[in-house]
Amino acid sequence: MTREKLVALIREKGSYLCVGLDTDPAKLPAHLSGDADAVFRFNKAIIDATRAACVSYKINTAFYEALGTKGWEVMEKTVHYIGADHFKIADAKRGDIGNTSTQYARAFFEALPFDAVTVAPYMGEDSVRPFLEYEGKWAIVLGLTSNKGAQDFELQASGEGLLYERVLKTVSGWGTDQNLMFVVGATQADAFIRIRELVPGHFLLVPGVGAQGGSLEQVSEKAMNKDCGLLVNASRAVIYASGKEDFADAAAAVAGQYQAEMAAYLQRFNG
Ligand SMILES: O=c1ccn([C@@H]2O[C@H](COP(=O)(O)O)[C@@H](O)[C@H]2O)c(=O)[nH]1
Repeated sequence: MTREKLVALIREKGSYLCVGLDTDPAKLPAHLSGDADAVFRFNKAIIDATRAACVSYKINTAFYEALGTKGWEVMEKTVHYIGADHFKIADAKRGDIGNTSTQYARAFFEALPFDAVTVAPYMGEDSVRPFLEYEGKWAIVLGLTSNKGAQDFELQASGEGLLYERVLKTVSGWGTDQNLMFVVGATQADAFIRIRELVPGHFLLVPGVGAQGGSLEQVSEKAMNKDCGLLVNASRAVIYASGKEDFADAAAAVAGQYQAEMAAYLQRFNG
C-alpha cells in the first residue's frame, strides 16, 4: 500500500488504529475450542467486528509460529481475509545478512500479501535493504521500543547522542518516508519530540497503548505530523476486551472508542 493510500484511509476513517492480532489459543473464549482452526475463527470475528474502526492490522508472527505448520497456515488465511483495504503488518522483527533478508522479504511480500514487516536494525544496512526494494511495501525498523529493555541498549549513549537516535538518523538515510517507518513505543512519550526532530516526515508504528499503559493523547499531541504519520497499535486491549461469547462485540466497542478519540485528536493536533 502506498503512503498516499494509507493517508487517504486515515482521513476517510478518522482513525489511525492498528489492531494487533496476537491471538493466543490459551486465551480464547471457552466456547471456541483452543485449536488452530479456532484461532482463525476468532481472528475472523475480530476482523469483521473491527474493520470499520481501524486502518491496519498487525499480525505478530510469534503467536502463529508457536503453533507449528498449522499456525503458519492460519496466519496466511488471516492475512488474506483482511483484504486490500487495510495496511497489513507482519510483526516478525526480521533482519539477517542481505542474502537471507532477501528471502525474508520474499516470504512476507511475495508468498504472503503483507504491506510491511518489522525489522531489527542491529545487523546494518544490508540486512534492511532487501525489505526496501518492493514498490508499495515497507520496512518498519525498530527505533525506541516500548519495553523496559529499551534501557539496555537503545537508551545508552552512543557517540554524540543515544543509540536509538543514531539508529533513526542513519536508517532514515537508507530509504524514504514512502517505504520506511519506525517502531516507537507509546510508553516512551518523553522521547517523542526528539524523535520528530530526527524523522519529521516518517510514519511511526506505535505499540504500547492499552495493556502497556501508554497514553494515546500524549503520543498524538507530540508525534502527529501533517499526514498524521502514526499507526497506533493495540492488541490485548482490543482482542481480549471480553473473554466470553460477546468477545467480538466487546472488541468492536473498544476499537470504536479508540477511533472516536483518534478522530478528535486528528481535528485537534492535525487540523
Ligand atoms: O516496542 C515494541 C515493539 C513491538 N511490540 C509488539 O506490539 C504488540 C503490543 O501488544 P499489546 O497487547 O497492545 O501490549 C505486541 O505484538 C508486541 O510484541 C511492542 O509491544 N513494543
